[in-house]
Amino acid sequence: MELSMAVAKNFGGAFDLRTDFTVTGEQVGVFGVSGSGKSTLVGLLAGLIEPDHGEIVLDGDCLFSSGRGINVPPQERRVAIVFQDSCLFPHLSVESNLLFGYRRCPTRHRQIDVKALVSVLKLDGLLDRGVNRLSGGEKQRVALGRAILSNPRLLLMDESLSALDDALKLQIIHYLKRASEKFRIPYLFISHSLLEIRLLTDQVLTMGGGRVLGQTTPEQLARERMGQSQVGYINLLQVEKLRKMGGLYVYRWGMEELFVSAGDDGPMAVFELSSRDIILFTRHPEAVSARNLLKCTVMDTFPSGNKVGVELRCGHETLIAEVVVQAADDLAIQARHEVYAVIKASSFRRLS
Ligand SMILES: Nc1ncnc2c1ncn2[C@@H]1O[C@H](COP(=O)(O)OP(=O)(O)OP(=O)(O)O)[C@@H](O)[C@H]1O
Repeated sequence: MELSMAVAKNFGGAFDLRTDFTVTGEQVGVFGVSGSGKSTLVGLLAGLIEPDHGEIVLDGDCLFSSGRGINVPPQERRVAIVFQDSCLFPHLSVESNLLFGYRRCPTRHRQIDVKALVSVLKLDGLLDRGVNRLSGGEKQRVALGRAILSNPRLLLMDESLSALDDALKLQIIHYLKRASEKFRIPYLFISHSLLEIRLLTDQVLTMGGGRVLGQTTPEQLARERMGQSQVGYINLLQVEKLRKMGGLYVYRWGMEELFVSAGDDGPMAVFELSSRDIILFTRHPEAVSARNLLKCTVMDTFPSGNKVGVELRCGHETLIAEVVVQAADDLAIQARHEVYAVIKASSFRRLS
């Protein structure tokens, strides 16, 4: 997907949006605080809001051009939106909701195999059920399926996960990624949650005050914001359960074994670990109560507010820790040095 938007929209002096960007990618995020103009951007792209002037070009097709007098109607743009409150048709079954967009889609565009999509979204057993009898996560999966079956060339996800709890969020994220990859539908994922942006996108447009302020990677964005954040940098660790030992759970994380107190019986999990919960030693510490002692190599250090961020490599995995400037100086923490990272079993927070 290649999207260029050079447009202006002024809401009677109340809010002024101006963008001039081109982004290329399949999983693109739009990140910004509330009121920064994200939904307005979505509305402009979908054709629900008309720009005052400018041009919108998607994959070489001009959707809007004030200069050339082009304004493609929303239903012809082939851009589908999934909102937070997905507004399914309450009187229709799951199947009828799913097929709504499909039936309205011209036959030449019906390229998605309905059965395959139903299977990817795990909706097989629910097709006859009324949508009022679905859980929040199931409803979101139906909304996603309905949008995908309209065979869009671009899917817009506007804060569509923000009402879900962490476990449900991860479930939808998994389905969205699988469906997007299997059916080759790129998405623009709009969110004020850095976690969602990190889990779902590989590049991100940052918005503030009605402007696109920059284009970066989610990883870079997380590092840049780490200094201002109350919780530091949140490492996301995908792990596989090995066994239970005493009151602790043992997980495989890359080549390491991690001891975690907040485990469960599921085979896979994602844990959050704050950069502030990692203590660094330059020599092997003896007699430590913390359950995790990882030998790591320092890959990089970078300024983070009044602290120093430390990028560590543990086997093939990366961890970000942070230390105060004085500690970094005293310990002479620098690239290529070996250090030991010590982490308490109780420092991991389970996301799923
Ligand atoms: N039709 C409108 N008329 C006047 N002002 C509007 C209109 N639509 C949006 N705005 C204003 O534009 C600004 C940006 O709104 P927008 O919904 O795009 O922000 P957002 O980044 O999506 O916020 P959120 O994350 O809270 O949804 C807000 O100040 C909003 O009040």
